[in-house]
Amino acid sequence: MLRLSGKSLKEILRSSHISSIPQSLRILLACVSSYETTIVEGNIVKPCKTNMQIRTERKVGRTGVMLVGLGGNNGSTCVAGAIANKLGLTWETKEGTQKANYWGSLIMASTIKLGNDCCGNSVYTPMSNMLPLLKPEDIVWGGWDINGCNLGDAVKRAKVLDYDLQSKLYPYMKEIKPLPSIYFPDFIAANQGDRADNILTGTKQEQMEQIRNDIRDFKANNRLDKVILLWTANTERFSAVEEGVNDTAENLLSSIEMGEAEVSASTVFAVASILEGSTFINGSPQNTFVPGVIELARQKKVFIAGDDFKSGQTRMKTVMVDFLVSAGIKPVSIVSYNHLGNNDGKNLSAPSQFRSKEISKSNVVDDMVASNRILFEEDEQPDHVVVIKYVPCVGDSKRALDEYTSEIFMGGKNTIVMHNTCEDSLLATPIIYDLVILGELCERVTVKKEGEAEWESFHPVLSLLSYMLKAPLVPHGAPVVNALFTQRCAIVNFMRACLGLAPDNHMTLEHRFESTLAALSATENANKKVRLS
Ligand SMILES: NC(=O)c1ccc[n+]([C@@H]2O[C@H](COP(=O)([O-])OP(=O)(O)OC[C@H]3O[C@@H](n4cnc5c(N)ncnc54)[C@H](O)[C@@H]3O)[C@@H](O)[C@H]2O)c1
Ligand SMILES: O=P([O-])([O-])O[C@@H]1[C@@H](O)[C@H](O)[C@@H](O)[C@H](O)[C@@H]1O
Repeated sequence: MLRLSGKSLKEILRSSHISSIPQSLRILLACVSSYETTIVEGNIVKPCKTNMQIRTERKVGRTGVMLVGLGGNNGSTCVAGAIANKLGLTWETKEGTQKANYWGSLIMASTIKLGNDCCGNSVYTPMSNMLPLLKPEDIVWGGWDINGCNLGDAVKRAKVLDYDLQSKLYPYMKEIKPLPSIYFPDFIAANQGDRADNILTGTKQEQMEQIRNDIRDFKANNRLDKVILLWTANTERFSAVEEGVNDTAENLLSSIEMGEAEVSASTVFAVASILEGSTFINGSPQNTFVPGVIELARQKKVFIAGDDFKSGQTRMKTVMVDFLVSAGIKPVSIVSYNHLGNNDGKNLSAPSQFRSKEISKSNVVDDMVASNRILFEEDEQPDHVVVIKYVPCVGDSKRALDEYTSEIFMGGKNTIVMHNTCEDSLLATPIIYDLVILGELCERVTVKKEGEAEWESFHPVLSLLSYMLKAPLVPHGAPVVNALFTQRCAIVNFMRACLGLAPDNHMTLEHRFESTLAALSATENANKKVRLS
């Protein structure tokens, strides 16, 4: 049990309340004594300290998640994983008995260093232990699909999970059926047409209203406090951003009402979600968040986040290039090839849909390259090629081959070649859990800067979720960060701040001076004497 300042987290939760907040909403108040950054103006470097408070509502509430693409490989695996963990299922495989787990989830399966014990040893706690957080097994799952296959059969069709597990899950999943969905064939590959047997009809406006009704019904029928929508449907082609069509919230709403062709299904879902006050997360690479959606989210103060789950090949890239550049090694060529055989790969075999993915996979090194002008001139980029091929035989088991060629000391060259078998849905599903868990937490956090009267929520463009995404959407004017461990540190230090703990700066000065090490060993010896006595 986590204890802070001698009190357990539970004791703090019990005791912490503020008179102006109803008792039922007792909150965990953590005073972040200061938020410190550094301002650089020309050759002047100035420390900048902002005193603020962070307030976290402790009540998680009953939460529903509605997946668009519920019957897909990711969608069906997502629900299957939550049920398997809820039931504590085990199943037989050729390697022996396997037990349900959340491995691959940053929040459910990684830890945070809290600090050191009195002898200087590092103390870690599960990230899920830091704050009151949603658990996947407590989520009410639902959603839509243009294909009407029930989830028990969808899991079989996906061929992602072991047979024995599929069989054990079938009774629990065969009754879950996707709601009919919006189908605009022009936005996804023509080869998806044979799946479309569960689709809405009517005008775009009527279909959006139906989605809004679905959200309201789902919330009421399941007695939910909140609903989050997440797009894990097929990759769409990019929408053209056109003045008067989707450049403002007003024009976009009008375009939907008029049945404007250039408004995609994912954008209609995003608008419906925002109008219902539900966070919307885009797990695919298309530009769902046209300017009109972003403006609407800001007007309604509803979170949006995207784009494109960062699951395997690209996640590794944001580690490799960060390592190379921050080590002073200059990557000059990055060649990313992969082939996969699932329905996603089938959809991506069409040029327009591949182009969406190529864009999201190609821009992930920009921040790291721009961070080092010793290695790279202002307009200099490494060669970067992305190739995706559809090979039905490999199914969901995507085979990624990457080659990183770098310039090293005194004109030398270094080449790193990597083969990475990414079980796409088994890597993406934990990321979907993380996206909804962190998105739900952010709905309960507000901050108040010193001297300001109002508590403020995060900006509606929820960039804190970038760790899970290839092409992070950020508020206008904010920098895009792709480097994986930088993104992780942001989440870790945000959680620490919610508990009033200073950011982890990794300096560990307590281990770098004779005086501090002497003090630690004195404490350790004293403790040994106590244990021996
Ligand atoms: N590792 C990964 O799996 C990974 C990583 C990053 C991004 N993605 C993206 O996630 C998405 C889903 O991947 P997947 O492997 O589950 O694909 P999938 O093809 O198995 O599932 C997509 C599902 O969406 C449904 N669908 C298509 N259009 C729809 C609409 N308008 N409304 C509702 N449902 C619709 C399809 O019928 C299908 O069941 C894809 O866009 C993919 O590019 C996947
Ligand atoms: O593994 P990753 O690069 O993060 O992401 C994957 C791509 O490599 C793959 O080409 C694509 O088919 C998947 O949908 C997913 O986008």
